[in-house]
Amino acid sequence: MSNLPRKHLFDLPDGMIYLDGNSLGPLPKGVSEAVQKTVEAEWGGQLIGGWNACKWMEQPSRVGNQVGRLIGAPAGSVVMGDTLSIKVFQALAAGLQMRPDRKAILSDTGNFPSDLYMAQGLARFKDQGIELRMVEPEDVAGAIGEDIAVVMLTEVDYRTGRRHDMAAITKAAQEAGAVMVWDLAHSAGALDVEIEASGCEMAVGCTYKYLNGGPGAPAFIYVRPDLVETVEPALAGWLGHDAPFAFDLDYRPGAGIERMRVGTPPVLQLAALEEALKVWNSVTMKEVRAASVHLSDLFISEIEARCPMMSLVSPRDCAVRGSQVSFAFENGYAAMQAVIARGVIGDFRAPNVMRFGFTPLFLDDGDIIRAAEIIEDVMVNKLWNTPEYHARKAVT
Ligand SMILES: Cc1ncc(COP(=O)(O)O)c(C=O)c1O
Ligand SMILES: Nc1c(O)cccc1C(=O)C[C@H](N)C(=O)O
Repeated sequence: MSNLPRKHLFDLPDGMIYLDGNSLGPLPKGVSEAVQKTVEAEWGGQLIGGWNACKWMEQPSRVGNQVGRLIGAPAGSVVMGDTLSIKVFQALAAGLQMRPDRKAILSDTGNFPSDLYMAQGLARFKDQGIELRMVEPEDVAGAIGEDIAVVMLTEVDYRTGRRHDMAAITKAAQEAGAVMVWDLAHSAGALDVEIEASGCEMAVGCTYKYLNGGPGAPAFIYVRPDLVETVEPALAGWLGHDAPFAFDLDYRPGAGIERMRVGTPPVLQLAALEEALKVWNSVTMKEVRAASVHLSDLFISEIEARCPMMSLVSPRDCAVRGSQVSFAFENGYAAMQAVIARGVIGDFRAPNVMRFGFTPLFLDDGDIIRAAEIIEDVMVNKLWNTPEYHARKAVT
């Protein structure tokens, strides 16, 4: 039994077992009040003066340092802003610029579609011969040829939970002369990431999942400190300029990681995130990871013992698994709706994947056993087999 849970730090609806923190983290206590203060005292009270009096302009790097601490990045190497898709674009563009003699981006078929779409968008842009090459996740290391400019991977597969070997792939990429970009969307706040130690050139990630920043919370970007001064940002926004309020007609990149900023920071979202990050104050990522492995292993053994009709899609070996567990079931969509209706919140990913996320700050063994009992009831008694559970919702 893990002694990690800090349920008292979250506002979770009574009776709900929330196994979807890998998609949208729950509301940490204190966030509503912090946002209300930012709205009323700062925005309402200071109006335009808030940019100086409340240090809104410094939020992206201040919060970036707090996120950086959780992914093993040194102070001054992470900045917040925009959506993750935008940060992927920025990192890809910077990576291509670092290898001007190469044209190919390598990724895998398990990557989240938006990351692949960003690469495809870049490849279409002005017909410069840029190409996105996709291989199966297992084949990435062998596919890093000498023509690859950038290897861009999401460490943990959003659908299967399969985890890439960050150290080995980064090494292979760099030995082949490619730039390595990691997407940590399903890692930050879940795994004990050591991004600086990995040596990768860049990393990006979101904060609405395991970091509990709330819907629409901004993304982050890390650039290796020894390289950042060489980056000429493709998204050359005014707040990444060296002197935004000089209003120069020509772009001049800002100092260090500041250049990866684009436009106005999302002040209210950053206020929510900054408060939400306080839940990490008294834990280490190693403790979180150990508890996540324990909860995930427990869930796998409970489900396999109770529900033979569900087959494990995620790796059984925790060393190559993130913080989610996925099972395939032919009627997975309807089954997940029936499970959700009984208070266990997971989600579904086409074509047949029932996905469950393990977020040890607010889950314990009792939650896992109770969730398994409810899932067993739904599966064994085919409680999913009604028209209402087959009707598709618009999103998630
Ligand atoms: C790996 C990964 N990349 C990109 C995205 C898209 O991020 P955003 O909607 O913040 O641009 C997500 C999740 O939505 C994701 O899981
Ligand atoms: N970003 C999301 C959203 O705006 C709406 C619904 C879901 C999401 C997600 O983050 C999905 C998530 N990346 C996934 O792994 O499926």
